[in-house]
Parts: sequence; structure tokens; C-alpha cells
Amino acid sequence: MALGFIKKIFSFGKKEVEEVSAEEPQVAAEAQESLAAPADDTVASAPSVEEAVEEAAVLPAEALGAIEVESPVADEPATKPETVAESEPEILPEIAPVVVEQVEAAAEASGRAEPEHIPAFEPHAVPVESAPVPEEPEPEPEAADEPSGIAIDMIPGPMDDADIGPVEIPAPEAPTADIEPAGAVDTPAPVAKPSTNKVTVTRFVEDKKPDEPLPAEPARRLSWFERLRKGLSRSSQQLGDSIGGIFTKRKLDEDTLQDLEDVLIQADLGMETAIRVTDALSATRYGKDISTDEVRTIMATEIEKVLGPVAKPLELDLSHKPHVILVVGVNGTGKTTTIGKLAAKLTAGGLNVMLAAGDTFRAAAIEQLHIWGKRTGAPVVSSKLGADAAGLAFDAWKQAKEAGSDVLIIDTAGRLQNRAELMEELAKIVRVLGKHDPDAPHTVLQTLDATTGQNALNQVEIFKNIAGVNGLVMTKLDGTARGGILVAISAKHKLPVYFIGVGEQVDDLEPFAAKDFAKAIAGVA
Ligand SMILES: Nc1nc2c(ncn2[C@@H]2O[C@H](COP(=O)(O)OP(=O)(O)OP(=O)(O)O)[C@@H](O)[C@H]2O)c(=O)[nH]1
Repeated sequence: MALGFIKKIFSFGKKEVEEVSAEEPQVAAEAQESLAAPADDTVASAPSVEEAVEEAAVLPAEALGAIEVESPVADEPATKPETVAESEPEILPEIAPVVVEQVEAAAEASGRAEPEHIPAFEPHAVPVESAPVPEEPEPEPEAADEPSGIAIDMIPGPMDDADIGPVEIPAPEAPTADIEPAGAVDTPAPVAKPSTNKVTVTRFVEDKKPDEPLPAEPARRLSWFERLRKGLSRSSQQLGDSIGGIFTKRKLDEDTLQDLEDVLIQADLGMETAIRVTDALSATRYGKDISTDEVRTIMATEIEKVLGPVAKPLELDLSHKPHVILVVGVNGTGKTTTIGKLAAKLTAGGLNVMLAAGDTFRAAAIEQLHIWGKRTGAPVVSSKLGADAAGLAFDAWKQAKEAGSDVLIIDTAGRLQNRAELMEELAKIVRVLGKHDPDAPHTVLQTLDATTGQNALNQVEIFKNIAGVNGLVMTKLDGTARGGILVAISAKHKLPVYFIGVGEQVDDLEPFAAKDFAKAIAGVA
């Protein structure tokens, strides 16, 4: 049963951002600088793991402060002024109900009539206290040892349609700003929850139906396929041109097969899939004339065989409260944007979602997550710039538990896979979460930028080993000529691919469909 519900926007007060003292940002700035190191940085040039862990461990003690709860914020512009006067939570008398696009879609999918109006309700202040984070048994000091300054931005409901657009990420800034908590917690409009502990997340959150295929949505599906084809047109066009060049007036022989194999490898599909395709061709058509259309069709069939086993819906086990999703990946691969899109799906499906701004290196990243929280109605737990990410994750779990959240999604700072000290920080986040719940994080999602090409193979290898990645999201498939890399990654790593990102908008996250993708990349109608 698809679930979709209406959320409302309430305006309460302003979030305040204040200047940070001179010493703290300097440490954070160093950390930030290390993150911004060029891609060709080697491990040898980086500080040792021990040094880095020591350094990281100092951060939270300096950076964390008293824990407070941020008041709900009024409709703010996407780019917020540095300082906004704090005010008592302001209660607007009544705001017309706002229906977000995907909520409409969810309601439509579930056959629900669209409610005409949802009555406003009044916000109330709920102080939230931070939890002290226990020490880790290892010699490395945990940020959790220190009291931490956590702000929770409780967002009452989705913004209206006019506010939904690409997130503008402010230019990197000196770490002088701090997210200042304020005062009240607003409870989002109540929404019905899934009735079982297992749900699948596709376009919507649904009760898991083990033996049934996901409900078909013919009209929407067609437009989705067209969009996918458009997004992958550069990849398929390049491939099609090359194939056309090989098979014009030539019979299928050893040379043509070798040429085709080279073309498929150049298109990032990977050796394994290239051999699959040429084997399939030679098995049935060797020595015969063959058209490019036939080659494309066989190619699509073979690619689908590779992708089929990894195209799985994201499953959330709601017997874990919260089900923790940790989102990891290299800088700029789309972690925060994917979190926003995913949170929109989950909240529209009636789940209580909390977000944690674990990218404590960039003020802009924290701000970006707050914007997504506001759009989706998900409260955001954040801390001071430069705070220890593991400590924040630990506290966020506790906040989510206390709030009864179904799902906690934790953002992390982007990091290159060859930066050993940063990868160790990621491992620490995983370990710390395990203290609350041995199975947490339950889902470790890695975002991959489709424009990256071959390097993505190596990224998956290392993140999988260090952070236990158990699912992938490939972003930026709109407009890249390198979409074939997803096939190579699937063949090599065999990790589930839950979603693909085809744009910056909130609904540009689509469940991964093997057949559609295979046809789109092979250029088959
Ligand atoms: N075209 C397109 N752009 C995307 C997609 N997903 C994310 N982006 C854009 O990619 C840029 C980086 O996205 P972020 O979500 O900030 O990436 P991140 O991994 O959180 O970045 P760091 O925190 O710096 O590591 C932003 O401009 C996004 O709007 C997508 O599917 N398609």
C-alpha cells in the first residue's frame, strides 16, 4: 500500500547563526583544508592515521558547547543571512495547506482523496538535552567524551512548491559561522505509518510485499524512461556511433568482435560485460551479416543480465528505531542532495525522519542539510563547525531514539578514498553507532558521481572495506557520457543499486530499474 500524506508549513521563529571564536575555526579550517586537497593527493603526503585521529579528537572538545534545541524557523530564503535576530516562537494564525508534488503523487498512487484542508496546530517548546557520549575503549579519544553542542532544527512541514528547486550551495567559507540553536520543537503533522516492520522505498515508502512485484505506474513510467533515455543519450549516442562504424557492411568475424569489445570497454562498461556481449553475439551470429540494431538489442539483453541482480528496492527494517542510514562518498558526489531527496520520499510515505549534519567540516554543508530538512519536514541535528563527526552521530542517534524517529539519515563529509586519516574517521563513526545498536548503521549508502568514470570502481572498493557500504546510489546520470560505469561497478562489486540521481530537483531520485537502464544505454527503443 503506497502511503502519502499532506504536510503543512508553519512559521515559528528565526534560526540564529553566530560568529565563532577565533581559535576554534582555525582548527576547523585546517581540517577543511585537508578535505579540499587535490584529487592526486597521496596517502604518503597525508598525516599519519594516528596524528590525524589525535587531531580530530581535539576538535570536538573545543568546538562543542551546550546542547540546545533550535526553534522552528519561519520561511527563510535559501541563502540565509549570517545573523538573524532571535525571537520568541511566533505562531502564525493559520496558513493555507501546502501540498508538495510528491505528496500528491503518493496520494494518487495510494488512491487517497486529496484532503482539502489540514487545520493548523500550535507549536510548543520542547527542550532537548544532549546525551554525554561514552568513551570508546580504544586509546583514541572520542569526541563523545566531551559534552557536545547539538542543535536540532525541528521543521514543521515541507515548503511550498515555489521553494523547491536546486539547492544552492554557498561558496566555501571560512569557518566562522556556527549553527546557533534556538528554542522550540514542532511536531510535524501526523501521518500514518506503514503497518509492518519491513518497508521498501521506491518512489514511495511501502509495506514490503515479498512475492509481489512493485505496483506498476504506466503513465509515470513512460515519462521516466524518456527522461532516463535523455539523460543517458550522450552515453548511448557515443556507443551507437562507434558500433555503427564497426558493423557497416561487415560480417561478424574475429576482427569485428575485437573492435566491438574495445568499444564497449572504452564506454566504461567493463571487460566482463564486453566479453558477455561479444560471446552472445558470436554464439548466434558468427559469420553472418548483422545490423547495428541487432547488436544493440543483444547488448541491452546482456547488460540487463548484469544489472538485474543489483537493481533492488531499498528496504528499511523498522524494527530498528531508528533505522540508521549512513551516507558516504567522495566530495561532491551528491550525498547531501541524495539525503534530501530520500528524506522527501520517506516523509511523504509517513515515516518520521531525522537528519544529522555529520559533515562538520563545511558550514555550507550544514546549511544545505538544514534547507533540505525544511523542505521535507525532517528535523536536523547539527553541531558546531569542526566538531567531531562521530560524536555528532552518536548524539543524533540518541535524539532520534528519544524523538521516536523511524529513520535517522546521517550525512558525512566528502573524502577521497586515498586519504587514510579521513577514511579512519569514517570507520570511527560506524564503530560509535554500533555502541547504541550493534546492527547500526543498518544501511550504508555510497553515492557515486556518474561523471567520474573508472575511478568510481576504486571508490567503491575502499569505502566498502572501511565503512561497510551495502548499497549504492549513482548520481548525475543526467547528461553524462560515462553512464556505462554503473554496469562495470555492478559486475564487479555486486552491491545493490537502490537509486539513480537524474537531476538536482527533489524528485530526481529514481529507483534503479535494470531493464530501463540497459535499454537506455544501449539505445534500444
Ligand atoms: N545534475 C545533477 N546534479 C546533482 C545530482 N545530485 C547532486 N547534484 C549536484 O551536485 C552538487 C554536489 O552535490 P552535494 O549533494 O552537495 O554533494 P556532497 O557529496 O554532499 O558534497 P560534499 O559535502 O562536498 O562532499 C550539487 O550542485 C548538487 O546539486 C544529480 O543527480 N544530477
